[in-house]
Formats: sequence, C-alpha cells, structure tokens
Amino acid sequence: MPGAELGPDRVVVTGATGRMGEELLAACEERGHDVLAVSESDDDAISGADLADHLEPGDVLVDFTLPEASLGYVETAADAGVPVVIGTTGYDGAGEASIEEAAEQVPVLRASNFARGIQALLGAVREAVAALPGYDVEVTETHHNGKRDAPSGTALSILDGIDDARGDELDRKYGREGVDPREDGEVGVHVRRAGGIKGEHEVLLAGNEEVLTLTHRAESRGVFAAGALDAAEWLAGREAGLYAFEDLI
Ligand SMILES: NC(=O)C1=CN([C@@H]2O[C@H](COP(=O)(O)OP(=O)(O)OC[C@H]3O[C@@H](n4cnc5c(N)ncnc54)[C@H](O)[C@@H]3O)[C@@H](O)[C@H]2O)C=CC1
Ligand SMILES: O=C(O)C1=N[C@H](C(=O)O)C[C@H](O)C1
Repeated sequence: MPGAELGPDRVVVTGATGRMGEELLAACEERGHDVLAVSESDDDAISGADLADHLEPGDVLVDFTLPEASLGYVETAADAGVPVVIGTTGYDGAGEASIEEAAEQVPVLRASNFARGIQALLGAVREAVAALPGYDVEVTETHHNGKRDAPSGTALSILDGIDDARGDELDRKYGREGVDPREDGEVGVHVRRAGGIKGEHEVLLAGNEEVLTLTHRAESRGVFAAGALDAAEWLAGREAGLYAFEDLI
C-alpha cells in the first residue's frame, strides 16, 4: 500500500450502499481505516445534504456513485479542502470541467478503472498499436446488466490510448447493422451487458494474416476497491491538482 503511513485519518465513502460502496466499506474495515458512510438509502449513513457539516481535516473522499450525485460530492469536498478519489464514470463535458475545477482547490485522483491489471493492459495496448500499424482494431467491453453508462469509462480510456499511440483519432463505430462494411480509419466499439459480470475488456488487432487479442477480466469488485484505497492513501497530504492512477503504480 503506497503511502499508507501518510494515509487519511478517515475515508469518506459516498454511495455507501452501492455495489462499489459496499466493497469500499469492506476494504476500509480490512485495512483499519475509520469511515464516514454517505448514502441516501441507509439511516446509519449521513445524507449528502449534511456532508459539508461532517467533513474534517484529514478526510479523503472516495466516490463511486453516478455523475449526477458525484459532482455534488466532489464540489462539497473541494470546498472543505478534502482530497477526492473519483471512480465514477459517465460524465459529460460539463462534468469533466467541474472535476478539473475541483482539482484547482484540492488533490483529485481519478481513474476509470482502479484494477492494476487494467493499467498494464493500457500499456500493452499502446505498445501493440504502435508495433502493428495498419492493423484493424476492435474494442469490446462486457459488464453486469445493471451498468448504466456505455461504453465503459475503461473502454473510453482504451480508445483514447489507441488514438494517442497512433497519433490520430480513429472513427469510433458503435456496432454494425445492414450493409455496413468496415471503412478505413474506423475502430469498432462493442458493448455487452449480461448477468453479474464484474468487468471484461478486450482489444483485438487484426491484419497481415494474424490476430492479436489482449483481454482483462475483473473477477471481483474488490480489485477496484483495493486500487481506490491505495490511491486514497497515496493522495492524502498532496498538493492540489489532477492525478491519475498511474502516478502511484
Ligand atoms: N473506476 C473504477 O475502478 C470503477 C468504477 N465504477 C463506476 O462506479 C460507479 C458506481 O458503480 P456501482 O457501484 O456499480 O453503481 P451502483 O448503482 O451499485 O451504486 C451507485 C451508488 O450511488 C448512489 N446514487 C446514485 N444516484 C444518486 C443520487 N442522485 N444521489 C445520491 N446517491 C446516488 C446509489 O444510492 C448507490 O449507492 C459507476 O459509474 C461505475 O462505472 C465501478 C467499478 C469500478
Ligand atoms: O460499472 C462497473 O461495474 C465498472 N465500471 C467501470 C467502467 O465504466 O469502466 C470500471 C469497471 O469496468 C467496472
């Protein structure tokens, strides 16, 4: 756990009754962190409306909610001088701008995916794309049937990395139907929602009579919670600014 000795006095968990909120609470208990749970659906937690009255120096807020809730929590934390770890995905442009504004006040660390394996995948994809110019690229993400946003934040991070490695922007083609052959400059983006799948991401590169497939599969949400808490422990005490998960791994 990088920075554990400098870690927060308390972890503020928003969306505490959510899939990730519950994982974060369990991980905080395992690591011995004091916790403040924030939820609108748990009488044992505080409501977001009361958050400003409860934040204290030494807190770090960890947010895995939904954009419409997240931005309020982030603003409240920033106004209170509390660092923020953001795992929530699915923001629009205005939401992205709000996060950047908060990072002018406090340290903000944001990642679409806190699994360390995804950070390795992102690096491998960049290397593969650079090594295989002209190969067709397809990105597929698969998640549980309750996921609202599509494509996943992780898939968007992968796509941004592909563009960066190529030095140009591919046209993101979300599925195909009817007479619809592949055109130059496209990257296929495919989204699947089924069962309780925790998160799978596949990048396929095809050309020159060969296919390279790079895949990551999260087998538990605990992997995301562990990475987010590593980030919270690392972020405590840092200067204001916008940080990324790769800054600490
Ligand atoms: N960065 C990462 O490593 C990961 C990111 N995520 C992202 O985290 C977010 C949450 O995912 P899940 O925990 O599966 O969702 P969830 O639906 O299980 O939990 C969302 C939580 O937010 C709360 N919430 C939603 N709208 C609210 C509102 N308007 N006001 C107050 N609270 C509100 C809900 O009560 C719930 O506790 C999603 O954006 C997902 O993509 C999920 C897993 C890993
Ligand atoms: O909603 C989820 O579950 C996940 N969302 C994140 C994303 O949108 O990339 C990360 C992870 O894949 C799980």
